[in-house]
Amino acid sequence: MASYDQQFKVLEVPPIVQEPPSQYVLPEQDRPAEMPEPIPIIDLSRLSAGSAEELDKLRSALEILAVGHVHGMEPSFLAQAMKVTREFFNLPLEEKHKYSNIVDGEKLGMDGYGNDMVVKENQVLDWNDRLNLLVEVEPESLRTYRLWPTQPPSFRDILSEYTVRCKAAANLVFRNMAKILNLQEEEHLVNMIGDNSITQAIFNYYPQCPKPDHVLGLKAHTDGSIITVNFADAHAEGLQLLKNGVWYNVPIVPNALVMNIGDIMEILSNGFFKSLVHRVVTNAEKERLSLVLVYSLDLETELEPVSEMVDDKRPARYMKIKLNDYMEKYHDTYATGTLAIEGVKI
Ligand SMILES: O=C(O)CCC(=O)C(=O)O
Ligand SMILES: [Fe+2]
Repeated sequence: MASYDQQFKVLEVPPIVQEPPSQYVLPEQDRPAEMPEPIPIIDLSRLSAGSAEELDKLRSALEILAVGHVHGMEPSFLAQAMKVTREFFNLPLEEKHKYSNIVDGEKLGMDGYGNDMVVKENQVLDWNDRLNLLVEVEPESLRTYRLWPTQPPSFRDILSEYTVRCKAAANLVFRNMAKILNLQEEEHLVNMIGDNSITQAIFNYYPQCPKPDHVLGLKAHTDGSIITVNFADAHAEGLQLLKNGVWYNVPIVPNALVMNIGDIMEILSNGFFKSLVHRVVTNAEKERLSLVLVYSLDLETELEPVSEMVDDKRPARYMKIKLNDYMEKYHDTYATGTLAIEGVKI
């Protein structure tokens, strides 16, 4: 597997922020509004049984959807996954630092605990703590188990199990998306996610913030994924999406997973599906936890719209680029708060 972690040079080791940076205040027009229409909630068991109604809902969900009744993701299992997430972040800092994402004291690896890359001296940092782990890379030995927490003791097993169960749900959605795109092969997207494709688990912790108007939990971004599956703690809202220039709160649907479209899917579908611009706001009273799985492809993939999505009437709207090169741009733009996908639009 090609590695782009060599490019993760940092100017300084990002500190775990204690005080919100003062240079950033959410502008008035940036405050969230009520969503004009709720995000579609899809019953995955009915979709799997071939329900036309659920497929229609998926068709209408161009950027984001919530999925409930996910086989294997029963409330008790989801609660276990959230429990180990919380227990990890509750560990003393010295313990968490054993899994640090800093490699050789000077660059950030893809895996591990810590903050994101800092590329500018005056960069506004996010009010969150992260643990990133590659969960699916073949051969499995490429998993960096050294950085997989052993505390709490069930952490590894639950993450492995969560990954397997979530993949089944993601594949079901990929098959139905292929149907919606009228791709000849229903397995087209599933097959693209071959042996060397990467899936990253991101554990996010957003502590309570004394000045929620002054700092974001996570700055506005799109995900560099095909889709992202987000499971958030039921008690703390905070995820927001941008639609037609307006920010909206994404409501928490208990025991459901939120799936959002990422850049890769927007490109593959030649713009039919839209990569969701989203961010997380902080909260003075409540902390937020989320467990996110980011589905990607082999970094050697030449990323471009699927040929069936391109014709004379709909020429390719994105230029061809190797995924590895795209991710390099993605990480640079992410850190500075701009969007990589804008740079590959024709
Ligand atoms: O915490 C969340 O719900 C969102 C996390 C997110 O957008 C990400 O990790 O890319
Ligand atoms: Fe995201």
